[in-house]
Amino acid sequence: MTDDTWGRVCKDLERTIGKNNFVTWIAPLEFRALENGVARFGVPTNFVGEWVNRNFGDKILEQLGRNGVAVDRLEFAVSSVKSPANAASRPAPVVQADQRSDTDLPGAPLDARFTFETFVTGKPNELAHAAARRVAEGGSVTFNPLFLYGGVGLGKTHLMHAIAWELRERAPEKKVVYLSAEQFMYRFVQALRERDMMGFKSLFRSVDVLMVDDVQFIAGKDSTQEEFFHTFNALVDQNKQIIISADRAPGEIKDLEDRIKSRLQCGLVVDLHPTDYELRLGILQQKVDMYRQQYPGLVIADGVLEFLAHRITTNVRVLEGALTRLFAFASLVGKEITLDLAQDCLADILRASERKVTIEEIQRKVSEHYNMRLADMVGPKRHRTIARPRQIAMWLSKQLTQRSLPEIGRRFGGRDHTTVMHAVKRIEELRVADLQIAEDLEMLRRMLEG
Ligand SMILES: Nc1ncnc2c1ncn2[C@@H]1O[C@H](COP(=O)(O)OP(=O)(O)OP(=O)(O)O)[C@@H](O)[C@H]1O
Repeated sequence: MTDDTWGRVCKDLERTIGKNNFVTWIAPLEFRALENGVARFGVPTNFVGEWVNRNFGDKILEQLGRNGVAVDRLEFAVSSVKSPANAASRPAPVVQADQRSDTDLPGAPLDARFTFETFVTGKPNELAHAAARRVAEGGSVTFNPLFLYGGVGLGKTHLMHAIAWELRERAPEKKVVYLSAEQFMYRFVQALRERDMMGFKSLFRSVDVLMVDDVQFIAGKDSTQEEFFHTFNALVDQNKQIIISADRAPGEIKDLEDRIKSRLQCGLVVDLHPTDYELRLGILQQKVDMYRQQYPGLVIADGVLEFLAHRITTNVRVLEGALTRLFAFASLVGKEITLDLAQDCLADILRASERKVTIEEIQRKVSEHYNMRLADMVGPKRHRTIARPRQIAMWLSKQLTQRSLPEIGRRFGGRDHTTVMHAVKRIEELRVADLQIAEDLEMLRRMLEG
């Protein structure tokens, strides 16, 4: 079997088991070889291999067969090739994503889990959430389009689906269409191929609310952009609501025509900021409540969620994936979820999420915080207002990096390791004796660890 064939099998699998399951479980597989009817795959952990075999083995065999590859058995062995973060990047759905899917509209099915009830708000996303709520009320169109943007896995799709669900409840007569920009393009190309542009135009121009996810996808695709532009204008002219998402602000999408950029900026542009600790913890708590319905009786020890919220800062999808794996694992082995179990079971994700703080970053943050020149961090001045922050920076370097004392000394203007040792000891003492310093240290540490 070639990589291309496996690629096709993957596409089919994604369609049959849903994107979330696909990204969490199938994407981390590395196809290695097909010998004597046995297809061999590399997996990031044994657990992933077992889970895939148990839950998706039949589906994989079936899709291999459909693609003309005769396989009797699958075999999984641990490899370190694929990015471990992928292994947990999408959670298995609690409710099958397509359960409430809609076929009479030209859009994509909505994920039943992505509602306002399940969307946790905090400082980083409160504006986007409020705007989405407003649009979902379905009243008169006040801003058009609503443009949501933010990094990977921060909840853009979730919010769009939530708007769609809400609108269907509040205004079932409205034709609400949600689809990705890729699907928009696919439909456009299909209409061209089938010479049915009239049908395409009338279909898209008859909707009341159009949502297009990941619009950056059409950048550089000229005729799709052109058609999108016309669809967009036609709907705005009819005062129909448009909601768009992208991974960056309209003005920053490369290879997107200027007239489209300026159209996209006409309404309300709001961004979802990276999550903070509190939001991550809130999301975890909410997910735990949901998982409890699926795995009743599972016990999660104090401190586990705080630990995850602290350590997994990449994005919500990875956070959810970690929790899914943890629950699945604990339910399989029938154990309480303790900190040790979490550390073991999620070792690869934790490693991948580790933020590598550098000494330069520490020096920069500390000098900003104490309002001193960065150059003084490595300079000779010994006045207390400079020496103390320098000691703090040394202490943080010791705590947050793997650097040795001599190495830290070198990076602080070629100081001796005994100077660093003294600084670390002094700051340890002050941390207990001086509340202000203790607070500063905690805040700096948090900022540096993200
Ligand atoms: N505030 C939140 N509350 C609850 N769940 C959230 C929140 N933000 C994100 N999630 C969850 O994180 C996962 C990723 O979110 P989503 O797919 O909406 O991200 P996205 O911003 O569209 O990412 P991408 O750019 O990759 O398309 C989803 O399972 C979603 O439910």
